[in-house]
Amino acid sequence: MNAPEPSRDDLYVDAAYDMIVVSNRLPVDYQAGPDGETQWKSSPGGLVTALEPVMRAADGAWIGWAGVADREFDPFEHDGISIIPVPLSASELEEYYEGFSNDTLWPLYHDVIAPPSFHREWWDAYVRVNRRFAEAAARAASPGAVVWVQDYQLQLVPRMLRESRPDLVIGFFNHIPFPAYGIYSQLPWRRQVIDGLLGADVIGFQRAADAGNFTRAVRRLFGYATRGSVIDVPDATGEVRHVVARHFPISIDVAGFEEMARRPEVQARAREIRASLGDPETVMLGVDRLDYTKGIRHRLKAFGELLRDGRLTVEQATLVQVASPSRERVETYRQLRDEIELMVGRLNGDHSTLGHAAIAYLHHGYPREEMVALYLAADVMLVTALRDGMNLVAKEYVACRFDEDGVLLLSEFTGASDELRQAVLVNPHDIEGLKDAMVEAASMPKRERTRRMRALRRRVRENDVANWSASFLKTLTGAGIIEPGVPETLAAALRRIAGTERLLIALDFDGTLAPLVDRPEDARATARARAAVERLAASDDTRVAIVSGRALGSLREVADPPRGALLSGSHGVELQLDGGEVMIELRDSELGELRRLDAILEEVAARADGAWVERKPAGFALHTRKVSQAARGSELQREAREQVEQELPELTMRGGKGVVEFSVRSSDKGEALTRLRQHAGASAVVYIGDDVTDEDAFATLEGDDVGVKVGQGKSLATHRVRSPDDVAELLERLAEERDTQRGGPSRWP
Ligand SMILES: O=P(O)(O)OC[C@H]1O[C@H](O[C@H]2O[C@H](CO)[C@@H](O)[C@H](O)[C@H]2O)[C@H](O)[C@@H](O)[C@@H]1O
Ligand SMILES: O=c1ccn([C@@H]2O[C@H](COP(=O)(O)OP(=O)(O)O)[C@@H](O)[C@H]2O)c(=O)[nH]1
Repeated sequence: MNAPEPSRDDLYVDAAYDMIVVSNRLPVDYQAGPDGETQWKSSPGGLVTALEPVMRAADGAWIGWAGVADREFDPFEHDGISIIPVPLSASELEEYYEGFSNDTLWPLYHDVIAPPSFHREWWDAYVRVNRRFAEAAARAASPGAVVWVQDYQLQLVPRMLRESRPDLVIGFFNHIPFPAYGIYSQLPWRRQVIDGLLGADVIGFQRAADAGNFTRAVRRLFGYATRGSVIDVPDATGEVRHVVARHFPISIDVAGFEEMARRPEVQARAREIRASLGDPETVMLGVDRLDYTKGIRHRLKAFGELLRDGRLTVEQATLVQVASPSRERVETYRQLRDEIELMVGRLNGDHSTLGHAAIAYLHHGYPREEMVALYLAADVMLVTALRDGMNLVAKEYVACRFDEDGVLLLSEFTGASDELRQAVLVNPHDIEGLKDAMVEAASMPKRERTRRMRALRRRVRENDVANWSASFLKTLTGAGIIEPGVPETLAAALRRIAGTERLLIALDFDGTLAPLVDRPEDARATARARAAVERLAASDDTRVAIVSGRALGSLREVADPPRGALLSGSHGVELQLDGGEVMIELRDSELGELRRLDAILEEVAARADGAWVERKPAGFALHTRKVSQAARGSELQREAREQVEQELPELTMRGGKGVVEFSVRSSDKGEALTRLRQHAGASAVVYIGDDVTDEDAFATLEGDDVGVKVGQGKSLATHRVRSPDDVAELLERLAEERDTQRGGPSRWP
């Protein structure tokens, strides 16, 4: 279960991540080695199982707690994922995690199977820790980044983040049920929690019923209007934000589980497990964290009665129960362990023989391979949860059974039962019904087993974890996970546009041709991008334009544009066209405004090291990218905005990545692109950009034009790539295609 030692990542920088997941748990937990050295082991639970493959594909950062109190860790890289640990003190562990999360919210949200405890100090710790997670995310997120907050431990984070970083796209996913209002309303902080969640743009739940319970609670407590899955949330100024609350059932890496199940060594291990159990006719299996929501006692009771009544014998059936350790310092969990172990001891004492144990009870956490071998060894999988957000074990069992055999017995009170309708569905509270279902499962004919398993496998394959995250992120950003390289739909669009009569390729510079850097004067296009731009500029009937927020002079210096390239600086205020430079003339009143603006921004910049003012012909920009704390940088931007709005209300304001800019003459990249299109007489345009200011340009695209957004964040562009490297590949392909399709002499005027 030990994960490889992670390597320290000295490359961590603030405001660098376009995609961030925030969850209480990280994928790895700290463990002290025998000599006190740091070791890491995989974390327990389904949240990590589901998010790990998503994060490996997403090239983002994962913010969470390393599973131990009073220890601070630097950010590091683990198995291809950037990890940013958030520390918890021993008292926070007790009050925020064991207390409010696992002894207040957990039992309340699981239909009060155990009584929830309400303590004001626990709530205070919950607020404090949520703030710490929000600050870590605000610090790591790049402008316009997507931050995806996970689960009930962090319900206040969306609102806190929205307040400190209104530029972010914020999602929230609740992995556990959301209870009916009659239960939820017991929570003394019921309004604060819902308000916290409503800071998100999209709130995801496991089941449609959970989303329904949430929207009803919003109506009851706040009276906000709701239409289907959309909630109208007014802000302080009365403006309405549309928040989406709907279900996105979580899943697993289906192909990964099946691939593991097909390995000969895993199958050999499955045979070994059966042999070690005395090769009974039927192996029944339960795999759960040792949690009162999982219905382990009900399962043991039913199995014990079947043995007692002689409907099953130990020669016929063995129950393997994995009960992996969980939340062991919470009293309810300790009691549960005692009760379960007492039951197991009694049942084994009453029914086991020397050759056959009634129950093989394993209080351990097992690695994935062993889990898969257990699934293959089990004829009947018992999932009898009294309430469970989803229950990934049920899906894993189905994914592993490529032999189309095995029976899944599944509680109606799991999220999984909404999808896995071909399982033997049970109400675990009904012990007689449960016993009948266990017997039915153990004696089900092969044809019926295969019929059901085939249908279950089809269903699980239809919605794997990639599908889950893609559909959530698509709802959140309109984009989803961006494939590396040039996605096929984009490649097809490039092939189409390459045939156009006169092609204009308009490119943003920073973050598009050139990777973002701290000092703007250090930015340079990647060598590949530079070469591809040069080739395109030399292609027949093809013009290249570079469209930037930089002043024209600065753009010329860093971009080193090829001969004949058109340029747009200062968001279109300055243009370099074929006839020469075109620049606006400022009026006296505008020059006066510029002087006042200069004074305001200089004064704000002087408040923090690393902040500085960039001067352009018709406006100035305050840069905060180098300010050591992202939150402080955002605060400076807010202060500048407020003062300028108050003193110079006529000025145009626009935000970018670590920058806020004010101009006395309004113009944007959309106007610049329209002007360039006319100037070039282009029959179609490719526009590529990464920043919010590029959205004005995307908004002017039409017909066969192609818009490509670089990175995450809301966008009007139809296509996306991940990074400047992928932009370079895109441009190379376009040049190739253009030359193939438009060989022959230039027809450009
Ligand atoms: O982090 P722990 O306190 O040790 O608990 C482990 C995780 O348990 C819960 O898992 C839930 O997420 C699964 C995936 O969505 C779902 O199938 C299951 O029904 C849920 O109970 C908890 O929600 C996570 O936050 C914990 O990390
Ligand atoms: O010994 C164990 C027990 C469980 N699991 C994994 O823990 C997850 C449990 O997720 P589930 O959704 O069933 O319940 P949760 O524990 O999250 O409530 C599944 O991926 C299991 O394969 C594991 O790796 N080893």
